[in-house]
This record gives sequence, structure tokens and C-alpha cells, in this order.
Amino acid sequence: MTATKYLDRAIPQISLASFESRTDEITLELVNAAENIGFFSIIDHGIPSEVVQTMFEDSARFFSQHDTVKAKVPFSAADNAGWEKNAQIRPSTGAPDRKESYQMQFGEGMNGRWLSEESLPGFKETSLDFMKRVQAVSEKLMICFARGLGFPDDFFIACHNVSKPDSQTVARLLHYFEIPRSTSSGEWHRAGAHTDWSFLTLLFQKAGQSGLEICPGREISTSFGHGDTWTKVEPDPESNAIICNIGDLLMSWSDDRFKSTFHRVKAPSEPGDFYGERYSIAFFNQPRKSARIQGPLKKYPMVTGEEFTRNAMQKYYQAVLDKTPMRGRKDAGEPRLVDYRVTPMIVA
Ligand SMILES: O=C(O)CCC(=O)C(=O)O
Ligand SMILES: [Fe+2]
Repeated sequence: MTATKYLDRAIPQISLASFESRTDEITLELVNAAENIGFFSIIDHGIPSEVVQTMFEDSARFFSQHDTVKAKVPFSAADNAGWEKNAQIRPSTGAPDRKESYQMQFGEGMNGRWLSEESLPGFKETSLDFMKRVQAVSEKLMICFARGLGFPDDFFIACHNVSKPDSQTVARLLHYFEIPRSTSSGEWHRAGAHTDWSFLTLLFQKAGQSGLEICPGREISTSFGHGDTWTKVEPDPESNAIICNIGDLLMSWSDDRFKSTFHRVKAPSEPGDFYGERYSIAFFNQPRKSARIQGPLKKYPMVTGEEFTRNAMQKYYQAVLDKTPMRGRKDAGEPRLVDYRVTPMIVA
């Protein structure tokens, strides 16, 4: 395996302190970051680090449940919610990510996908409280991006209103398994290179659990950045930073002015890489199904939020939908992506 080429790109750090009186200044910083690297971190965002830690503890509590318990809330491709394990095949690798994840929503997509209060007391309340806080931070960023693109301040907030039943916004708990040092990673990744199809993604990392890497959309020269130069994005517990990236939705809504950025969680294989168990939390701002998506220059035809998500699911999950052993089962109802047969971390 050839060594990864790394470049120490500066990731802009943007403070949201005194937001109301500094909105224009913050807008300039965000627009600049979005036009160039597509990645930035935000600090002074108002979510105390204890709240983040509590969510991480509850995430560990969720994933420590037996697989048969988690399988009661299986991932649904139709709703983009629920639990999957070793089931997400990225177009960049053609192999499942070595991870499990649980996706939670505010709206009707989450119906029947919470574990019962008896099996996981307090989990739903902690999660929804956390999600509301992250949504509040997202809304500040949405005001700035609306200003930056010449829309009314509340334009993106209305399109992403999480109190509406057709909200598609997702909070994703992620758990990557510990990897034995003897493992040869070959071409697979903990999360293969991809862009997110969200408007914006807000990512929480845990101290010491590195692995996230980025390659800015403007600098990528191959389809998935194989062989391109990558930059490590280390967790920053000191400043309680949230890592943010532009997703495909904001790229399209800005007529490509803002670029979504390739990122991945590399399988450890080189000196300095982290082999331990890794937890992260990603919050994907997704449009309401009824939102109408088109940039100010009308570069792309208008699509609804529902259509945008459906297209993205086909692009990112089709390989699994085609392979899923449960497809066509009488009781399936809809395609399911959980492949219980794959044992974690069997890597030759
Ligand atoms: O776990 C991470 O750090 C990144 C996860 C990610 O990129 C995703 O789920 O889209
Ligand atoms: Fe991602």
C-alpha cells in the first residue's frame, strides 16, 4: 500500500460569540470558508461540553445493547433513520464501512424507531434535547448562509424547520470498532471517502479518537480523492469545537459557489493512526420534504426536499439496496439495509 499524502491545510475556526451583533462579520468568515475549503470549525456555539459528553455516554449506552435489541429499530432507506451495522457501502470503496450507526430524526421518519424507555431509560429525552441544541446552532449558520446568498434571513431556517412532521434532519451516532494492529487495511475505510448530501453537517468528535480526514472539493483530482492530498482533522476538546462541512445540498442551493468537501475516516494503517474504538456524532441538516430547492442563479432545475433526498439515497445506497438479502421479503415493506450476516472487522 502506498503511503497517504498529507498536507497541513489550515481549517478556519469561527467564533459564534455575540452572534446578534456580529452576524455580518461571521457571515463573511463563513462564506469565505465555504467558498474555499468547504470545512470549518465553530467555537463559542453555546453547547456546553458536558452536554456533548452526556450525548456521547448515551451513544455508548445505545451501542452496548445486544445486536438483537438494536435490530428492533433497523435502518430504513425510505426514511433514512434507524440502526445499521457494516451495511453502508460507499461508492468510493465498494465495500461496507466497518462501523455501526444509529440515525435519529425529529419528524415522522422516526416513528417506531426509538428503543423503548424500558430498554434505554432517558435516551430519547437526552437525544432530543441534544438535537434541539444542535439545531439552534445550525439555524445561526443558516441565517449567515442566507445572507451570503442574498435570501431573506429566515429562508433556510423555514426550509429546515424541525417542528414540521416532514422534517428530514438527522442526528447520526457513529461507532467504529477497535481494529487489531495486525489487520491489513487494504483499500477499505472506517468510513469511505464521500461528500454529505446535507445542507450543512455538524460533527462532534471525542478527544484522542482521531481518524477524520478531508480533501477539499476544489483540490480533488480523482473521483474520490484516491492518491490526492488529505488533511487530518483532529478532535479539539479544549475549545469544544464543532467541525462543520458544506454538503451537496448547500452546494446545489448556492449554484456551486460553495463546494461540498470530500472526507473519510481512514482505516488505521500508518504510523500515528488511531486503532481504538471511535465514537462520533454527525448532525445533518436536511430539507423538509416540501422545501423547494433552487439557487439564486437557477443553475439547476427546482427539486423538492423529498426528491433531493431520494436521489441521494439512490446515489449513496443503491449498491446495498441491490444486494440486501431482505429485499423482496413479504414482510419487508420497504428495502432494509441491515445485513446481520456481516461480522464486524473480519479483514484478511
Ligand atoms: O465519524 C466521522 O468522523 C465522520 C462521519 C461521516 O462523515 C458521516 O457519517 O457522514
Ligand atoms: Fe460524512
